[in-house]
Amino acid sequence: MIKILANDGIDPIGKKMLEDAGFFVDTNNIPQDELPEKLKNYDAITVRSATKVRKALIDATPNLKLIGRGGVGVDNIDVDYAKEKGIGVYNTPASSSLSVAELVFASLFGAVRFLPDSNRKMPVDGGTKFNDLKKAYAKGVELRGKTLGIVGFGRIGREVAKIAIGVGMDVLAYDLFDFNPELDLVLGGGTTVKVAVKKSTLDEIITTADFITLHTPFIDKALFGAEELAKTKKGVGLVNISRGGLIDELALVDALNSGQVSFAALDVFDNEPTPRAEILTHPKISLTPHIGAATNEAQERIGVELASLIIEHFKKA
Ligand SMILES: O=C(O)[C@H](O)COP(=O)(O)O
Repeated sequence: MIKILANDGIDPIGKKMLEDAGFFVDTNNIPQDELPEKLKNYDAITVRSATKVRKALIDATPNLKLIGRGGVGVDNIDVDYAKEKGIGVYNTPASSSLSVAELVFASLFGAVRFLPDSNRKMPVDGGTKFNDLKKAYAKGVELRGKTLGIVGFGRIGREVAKIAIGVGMDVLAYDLFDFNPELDLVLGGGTTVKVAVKKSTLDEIITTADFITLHTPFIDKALFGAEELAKTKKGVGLVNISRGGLIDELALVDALNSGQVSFAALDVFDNEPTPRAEILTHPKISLTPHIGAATNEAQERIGVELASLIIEHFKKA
């Protein structure tokens, strides 16, 4: 029987699909340092972003035939090395786009209405000071009519754009690769309308957008360092729900302190799972712990897609 270790878990529907197809699925989480020994007993491993499947682990587990990533980013896996060794590597790039895009807007709406501040301060300063707090927080802004710059216009960037257009924002989009600026916006009742974003340069987004959201992988350096942050429109709001490292965290803290950047909403960090204290405690940063894909719907789609890929792989083998 083929044994699969779902080390970062798998949705119950995906698990059942695998079991119905005759696989044994173990959802116990084995600590990273025990994997070189214990993974030897399995034919396949599935991971999210927590478990790392690096060269040393691959070398220690010669029986491994498949690595499944339930999600988009494969930066926690030595993909080329695994493939060289004949191991199948699969991810589920489309399943979580909408959930990530919705978290962008949860973060954006929250930040422009100071929800993170309220949640931090109300339990401490509430009670009789309630009215003072209300006045201090009351100067939020609306998103309608503001310009959103989307850096990275792949599956997630496109979902973000659809919501932004629905909200009434002007959308500037940039990608390293050419792209179709047209989108199908599905309205309530199933009506679909064609909408379009404005193709822009990165510089145009940096210098003119009211809010900027990042949807690219991390390649080798921050896209937003001190130089880029200094060129942004004064008071810009930044959202990073893609990969830690895309915004230089120390430069960001400086830009927040000077008021150049009014807020940042971060779901990803340089040092996951233990971000630096300056980021965790900054009053103008809205924090979420890498939960872009953490919805029932996304995890179910991911589990089903991953199970289908695994079943297909072993059918062919
Ligand atoms: O690359 C991804 O799919 C996201 O970062 C989600 O990561 P997660 O599976 O750990 O939630």
